[in-house]
Amino acid sequence: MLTVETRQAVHPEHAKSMDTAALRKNFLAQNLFADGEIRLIYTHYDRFVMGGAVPAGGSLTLDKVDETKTPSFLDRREMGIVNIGDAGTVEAGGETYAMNRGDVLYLGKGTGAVTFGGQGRFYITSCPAHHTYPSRLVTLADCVEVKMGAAETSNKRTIKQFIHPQVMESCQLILGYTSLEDGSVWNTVPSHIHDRRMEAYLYWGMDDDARVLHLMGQPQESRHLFIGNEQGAISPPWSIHSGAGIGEYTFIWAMAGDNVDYTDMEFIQPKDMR
Ligand SMILES: O=C(O)C(=O)C[C@H](O)C(=O)CO
Ligand SMILES: [Zn+2]
Repeated sequence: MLTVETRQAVHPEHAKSMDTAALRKNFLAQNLFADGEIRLIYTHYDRFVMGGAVPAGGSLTLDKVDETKTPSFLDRREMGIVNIGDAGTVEAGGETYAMNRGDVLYLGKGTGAVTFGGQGRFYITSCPAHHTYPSRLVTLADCVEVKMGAAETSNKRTIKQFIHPQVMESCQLILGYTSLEDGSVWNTVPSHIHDRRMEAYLYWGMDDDARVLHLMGQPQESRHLFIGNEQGAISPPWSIHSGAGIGEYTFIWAMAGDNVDYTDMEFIQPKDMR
């Protein structure tokens, strides 16, 4: 079963006036993972799509998605998949990729139908693509690790870059995940924005009762979302995206837009935030 929800783009002046329910309706991604289902959110931020596929021991195929009006979803798109569950498989383009927890699969434009199998919980990201780059399974051994932050500022963390120019080529999609050292709680501090690219976060590896206090909004008009395990935040180009965990967490970040330069960010120091 496939379900697709559309999220419209929101003007920052409109976002300022939103109450908690409206912020959650527009920017929180919930219920992406359900046994036997593929659930997608089609955003109008760079036409970025995020979602989940949980084959639960069976198999699920993603092919035609009405929203794109193309015979197959990947006809004019590329895709990044992260397995956040147990061992599973992805069959695509005549290949079968075995994916363990934490592995990332890049599928190039024109790959065709994608079939998910096994006990994986597959986080799906996708954006429009202008060129076909080769599909590639990127394991933990292949990613580039960047250490950031410090224990004194409670933000010591490792950024693992998978779909990233230092590892492989893609059109627009950049993707990886970040984990915190013991005792550090803050991600993405100091906060930043990048008007050239939208971004989506998926928080995972959390206890059921844990929450991340996710900060969003323009730097001088910050708002927050309380986010649980396997839930995401959609970050418009004008928004910061930082968070502090009440409990352990990891998060997948994925971006699409005008460039694939991970370091292209404008930082906002905490003293300048409102
Ligand atoms: O902890 C961090 O800092 C991040 O992981 C930042 C994200 O990767 C990001 O926002 C990239 O633009
Ligand atoms: Zn960012």
